[in-house]
Amino acid sequence: MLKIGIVGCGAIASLICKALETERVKKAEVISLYDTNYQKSSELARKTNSESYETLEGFLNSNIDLVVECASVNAVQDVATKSLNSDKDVIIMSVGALVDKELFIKLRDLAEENNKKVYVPSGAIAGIDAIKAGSLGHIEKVELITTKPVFGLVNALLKNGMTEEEISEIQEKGEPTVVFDGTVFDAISKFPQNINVSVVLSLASKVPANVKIVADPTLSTNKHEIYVKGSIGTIKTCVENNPCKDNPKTSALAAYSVILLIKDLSEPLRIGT
Ligand SMILES: NC(=O)C1=CN([C@@H]2O[C@H](COP(=O)(O)OP(=O)(O)OC[C@H]3O[C@@H](n4cnc5c(N)ncnc54)[C@H](O)[C@@H]3O)[C@@H](O)[C@H]2O)C=CC1
Ligand SMILES: O=C([O-])CC(=O)C(=O)O
Repeated sequence: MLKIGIVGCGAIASLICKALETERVKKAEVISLYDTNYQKSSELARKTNSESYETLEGFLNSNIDLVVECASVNAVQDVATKSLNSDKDVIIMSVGALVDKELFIKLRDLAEENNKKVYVPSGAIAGIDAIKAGSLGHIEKVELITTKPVFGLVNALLKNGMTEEEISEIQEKGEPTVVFDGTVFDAISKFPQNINVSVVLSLASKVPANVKIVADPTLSTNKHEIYVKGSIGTIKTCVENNPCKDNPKTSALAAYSVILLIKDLSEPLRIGT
């Protein structure tokens, strides 16, 4: 049995816990939980057959094989470094942190030294298997257009200096409005809870993506359109994801993606790249 510990007990963690309690994933179980908000980890522990810890150190001393980070971009450095140094493999969901090349290299080298693995799931987008394989050739262009309902973007827009009046105008206009157009580096620093997928895409293609973020008052899904052009030809994908109930910024597919990775890691047969 693969023993899992989760850091960050929000929307994704709840779906992982639910799935691992069913027959769909038979060879992995969640046994340990940690959240900076102890109430959240305790509540999830109560609903599941697991234990919550008040400190990251206590959590890492528990009998887990694999840490799943689903907390925040800011949590990744500490959680991943300490997990690898505690002889645990780690799955990173807040992939935006890996846009920092120094951190990326540090974690890769640490995993190698400790004979451990760092996993980055495909998350809320489609086509990563093909893009990864295509990156063995030459890739010249990588684009992502992410369109989300306004309510999923509102916190980031306010933090980025948009006023409440300007956000209301987008709502009232009732039309899609481009709220960001730029590099993956700027995108993840301005929208750390919305655009981790742009960093997954950039890491898989080995080319920094151009990113457009659109706020659409008429939309109820999180839509991600990808365009990749290279020596293998062209890859275009589009997903219209239903959001998680507990956090509308996050798509259910992101949680399913990590659940499937856990299943693959715990079972003898794996399908797909
Ligand atoms: N790679 C991908 O495709 C996707 C990645 N994400 C990212 O995955 C992460 C989790 O997403 P959700 O479950 O929707 O978030 P959420 O907001 O529902 O839950 C996050 C939880 O982490 C806790 N937390 C925050 N910082 C922490 C820290 N330093 N240590 C321990 N706990 C901490 C919070 O208290 C909260 O309970 C987020 O960073 C999100 O942006 C989300 C969707 C797609
Ligand atoms: O779940 C999604 O649709 C994408 C997302 O929030 C992220 O990449 O951070």
